Formats: sequence, C-alpha cells, structure tokens
Amino acid sequence: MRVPGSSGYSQRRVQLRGQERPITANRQTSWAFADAFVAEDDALRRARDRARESGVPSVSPGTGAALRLLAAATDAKAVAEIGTGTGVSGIYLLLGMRPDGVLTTVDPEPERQQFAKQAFREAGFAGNRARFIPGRALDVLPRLADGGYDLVFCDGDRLEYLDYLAESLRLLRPGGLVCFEGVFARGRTVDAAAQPAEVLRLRELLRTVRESPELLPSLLPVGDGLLCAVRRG
Ligand SMILES: C[S@@+](CC[C@H](N)C(=O)[O-])C[C@H]1O[C@@H](n2cnc3c(N)ncnc32)[C@H](O)[C@@H]1O
Repeated sequence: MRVPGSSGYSQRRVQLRGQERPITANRQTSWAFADAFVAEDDALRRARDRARESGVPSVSPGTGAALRLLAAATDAKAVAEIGTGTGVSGIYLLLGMRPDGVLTTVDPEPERQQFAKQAFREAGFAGNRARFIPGRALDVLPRLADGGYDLVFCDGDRLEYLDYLAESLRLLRPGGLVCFEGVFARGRTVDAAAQPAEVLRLRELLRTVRESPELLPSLLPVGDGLLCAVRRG
C-alpha cells in the first residue's frame, strides 16, 4: 500500500494551485462512509444489478444522493441527462425533482433505455415523468430548448464533456446547475504519470469550469468525483 507522504506518493501527484493535501486513511474511510450513507431500495438495487450484468457503470449511492439533493434544492422541473445507462442516476434525479417534473434522458443504446424505463416504472414513476431520446448527445442536445432546463447531468462520453458544457450553458436557465460525473477518473486526474486523452480532457474541463466567469463551481468528492456549477443569473 502506498503511504501518503512517502516520496513515491508525492512524486506521482499533480499540484493543483498548491491546494491539495495528502489523503489520509481517515479521510478515505470518511469518504467511504459518506458514499454508503444513503440506503437504496429494491428498485435501485435492481437497476444496479442490471447495470452490472450489462457491464455499464452507474453512479455510486453517494453521487445519487447528491444528485437527488441538487434536484430538490433547485426545485427542478426540467432535467436533462446525458447517459441514461440502466437508470440508476435517473431514479435519484426523479426522486429530487418536483412531482410534475420531467427528466429528458439521452443515450445511443436503446436496450439500456429499455432497462431504465423498467427501472423508473419499478420505482413508482408514471410514464410521463421521463422522456427517452435515443441518440448521441451532440446530435440530440442542439434540438433541446434554450434556457429550458433547471439541471443538466452529464455522464456520457468523457471526451465530449467540454462540448456538453457548451450545450449546457445554452440549455440552462439562469441559476440552473450543470453536473459532470467521474471527473476523478479513478485517481488519474491528479496523477502526474502519462494519462490518456480522456483524462487530459477532464483536466481541461476542470480548468474551464473553475475559470469561467459564467459559473460558480464546486467539486464534490462523492463517488468518482462530481463537478457541479451554477450558471450565474
Ligand atoms: C456511465 S453510463 C451512465 C450511467 C447512468 N448515468 C447511471 O448512473 O445509471 C454511460 C452511458 O453513456 C452512454 N453514452 C456513451 N456515449 C454517449 C454519447 N455520445 N451520448 C450520450 N450517451 C452516451 C452509454 O451508452 C452509457 O449508457
């Protein structure tokens, strides 16, 4: 096990503005506790099982709970999701949204969207609470209404995240929220070793969001890292 503070550990870490501190075992334990803090019901467990069987990653319980909280805090009536998967994140978003809210969810894999449809039904949501659009995000998002969304959740192709950001700024109402799942890239985002294009793009996204005068960002350390930002009014 790598020990925080040992030379191997510190050499491999990227300093972002000198603000990082070593991750201690206690902090990792606390993060694990936070991520498992919210209990999941049968509908979520079944959606997760289908994801595992299909080899599709899904958001962690901690990330799901954060999405539910953010949807509730923004009193979200219209949410756009990129990357339906088998519906785990969708259930959390619907749980936080207004009872008359509609989730618009995009994924190029129709079979996954069928699983998600089943998951939403098992979770007790009426069919009119979700709009499933099959297709790739960058083909579909330009057809969605300007300023028509309270929250955009991005969990599709990491290489396209910067494009999703540009689309989200157009889709969000002032005060709306954009969230990006997986920005830690399982620790590779802050690892100084050579990284694939996907990780380089995630770093670019983090810099862009942090420096945008249009956005108020926060990087939540839940799951694999949830980057969130409010579009200023
Ligand atoms: C990590 S999974 C989403 C998991 C889901 N959000 C959940 O937590 O249950 C990523 C999904 O993005 C979809 N995807 C891949 N490329 C995409 C694209 N260009 N546009 C939209 N979705 C895409 C994949 O088919 C996959 O279902």
